[in-house]
Amino acid sequence: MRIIGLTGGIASGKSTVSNLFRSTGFPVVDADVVARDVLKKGSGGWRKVVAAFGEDILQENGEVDRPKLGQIVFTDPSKRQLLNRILAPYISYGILWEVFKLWMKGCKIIILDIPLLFEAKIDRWTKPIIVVWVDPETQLRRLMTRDSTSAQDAQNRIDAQMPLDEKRTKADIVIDNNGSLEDLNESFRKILNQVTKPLTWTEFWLSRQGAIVAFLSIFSGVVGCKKVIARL
Ligand SMILES: CC(C)(COP(=O)(O)OP(=O)(O)OC[C@H]1O[C@@H](n2cnc3c(N)ncnc32)[C@H](O)[C@@H]1O)[C@@H](O)C(=O)NCCC(=O)NCCS
Ligand SMILES: Nc1ncnc2c1ncn2[C@@H]1O[C@H](COP(=O)(O)OP(=O)(O)OP(=O)(O)O)[C@@H](O)[C@H]1O
Repeated sequence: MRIIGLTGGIASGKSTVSNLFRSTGFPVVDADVVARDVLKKGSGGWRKVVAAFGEDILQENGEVDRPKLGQIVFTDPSKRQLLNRILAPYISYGILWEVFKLWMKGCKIIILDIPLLFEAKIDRWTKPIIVVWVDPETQLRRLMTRDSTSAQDAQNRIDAQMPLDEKRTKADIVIDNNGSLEDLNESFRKILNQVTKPLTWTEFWLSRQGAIVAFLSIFSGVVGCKKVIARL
């Protein structure tokens, strides 16, 4: 199984690229969706976050007030670290579970869309790693437009992550997303060849098909040996 890491900075265009992957038929695991699930009312993550941050972060219906919690953690690094520490095990487990389900389905190539791929050290499990890169001005502008936030709030969120220029140096493939959506589409088509090349042997053995072949080989080997021993 090939697990492709897709990352970048906030509002650099990861979701736009993962939608292109989806529309081309690739299964995508979206860490933001997993992170939202583990913070749903009544879940283990929700209980621990409420215990740590207090009931002030809840809406009237008991769900977490995400903008409010965001305001707290993106202006205070120690609070952000606390939230990360609480949610990291739940998010990792959720991602692993999604990957396992795709493995069971027999998917050979999957995309992990994880904003904090490097920060959470999940990059060691993914190859190749694609970084969607934009320059700082474009990132700030797109984030302010998308979320209708002030420059200060947007900059706080950007500063909460590893700088995009550093992420770029750790990438196997860089998608420059400073241009138009048409340019992005064209860059995406160009990288498709690289990500769809035949599986390496290691990737094959890690796939469900590889595991079945390995199991059948071992099984027939054992049966064969038993027959030979019985004849002696
Ligand atoms: C603080 C929360 C409630 C704010 O929710 P909100 O709906 O406003 O933002 P959303 O979840 O859609 O995240 C938007 C983007 O913010 C960035 N971001 C989110 N959490 C973090 C974080 N802890 N550190 C740095 N950047 C982050 C990511 O680029 C993400 O794509 C939420 O982001 C959260 O629970 N974060 C902690 C979980 C986490 O680490 N998520 C990232 C998945 S790896
Ligand atoms: N090439 C582009 N030209 C113009 N706008 C773009 C381009 N690429 C992405 N955008 C817009 O920029 C914003 C951020 O893109 P997107 O939501 O894909 O980023 P993201 O990296 O997934 O963000 P997050 O980390 O918050 O999940 C969106 O409003 C999107 O429509």
